[in-house]
Amino acid sequence: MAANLHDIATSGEVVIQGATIHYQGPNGPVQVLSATDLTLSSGSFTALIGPSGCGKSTLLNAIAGFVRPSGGTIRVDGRPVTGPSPEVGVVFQQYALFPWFTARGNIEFALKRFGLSRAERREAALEALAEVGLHGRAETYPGQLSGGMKQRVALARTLASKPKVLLMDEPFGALDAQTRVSMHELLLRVMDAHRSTVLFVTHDVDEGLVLADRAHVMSATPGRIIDTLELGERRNRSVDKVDTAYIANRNRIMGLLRHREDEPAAALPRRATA
Ligand SMILES: Nc1ncnc2c1ncn2[C@@H]1O[C@H](COP(=O)(O)OP(=O)(O)OP(=O)(O)O)[C@@H](O)[C@H]1O
Repeated sequence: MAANLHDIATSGEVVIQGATIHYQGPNGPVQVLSATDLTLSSGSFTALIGPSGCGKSTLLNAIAGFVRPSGGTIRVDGRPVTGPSPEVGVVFQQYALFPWFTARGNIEFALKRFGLSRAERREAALEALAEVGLHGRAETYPGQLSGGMKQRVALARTLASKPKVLLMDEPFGALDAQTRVSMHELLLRVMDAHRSTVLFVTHDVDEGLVLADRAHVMSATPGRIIDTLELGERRNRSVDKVDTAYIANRNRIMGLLRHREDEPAAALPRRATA
């Protein structure tokens, strides 16, 4: 297999400086992202939490190279993002699996662009399926898999290329509550091994608080980051194990999401660190 696909990510720093994004509206360009500065340090797990339409996906798509900022810069390991790159993997809410390929076939197909041999693609696909607990389902078609299993295949497909940066856009939004919890546990376990830099977009405050080391809260019109919470890397990550810091952080974010533009920020609850 090509060396760059074997290496455990040791970098993957994302630096965003003054990035603004406009979309074309019926009456001209509309700003959807205010000038944004954001650094995702190597191996960190960051949640982006905010209401619908505040620009979370837009920011994620810009880091992925799908959307070009109208101003500012986005760099991954010092290199400007000019388009999609194998170093940056993306997992969406929609699994986007080909129904005519097996789980293994879907991953092998995605790996074709990396110039691997057929045997290398197969080995990488089986390894990634084992990582997400689906080794025994390699020859199963998507139509025979549950929603959670399909999303595990989609995650395996992205992990198989060993991206340095993993962008996840509401990946578990379509799953039931119980499956989401097991996906959270799986993701944290897998990320411990990969050490990729993760940006996780979610509406769900609890999901962000359980998974991330750091959470950014966004507000809309135009989208901007209005608060950052340091959550601590070495805490118990489970909604079953809430502590006072968790509750304070949750109250803080819920307050911000309810916060009207004209309310003074000083009236909001104080943040807490785990
Ligand atoms: N291709 C596009 N062209 C024009 N406007 C767009 C386009 N994509 C998104 N928008 C607009 O940009 C704003 C931000 O959308 P975006 O999808 O980034 O928000 P979001 O916070 O991810 O929302 P959600 O949580 O509902 O997915 C919205 O007002 C949306 O309507």
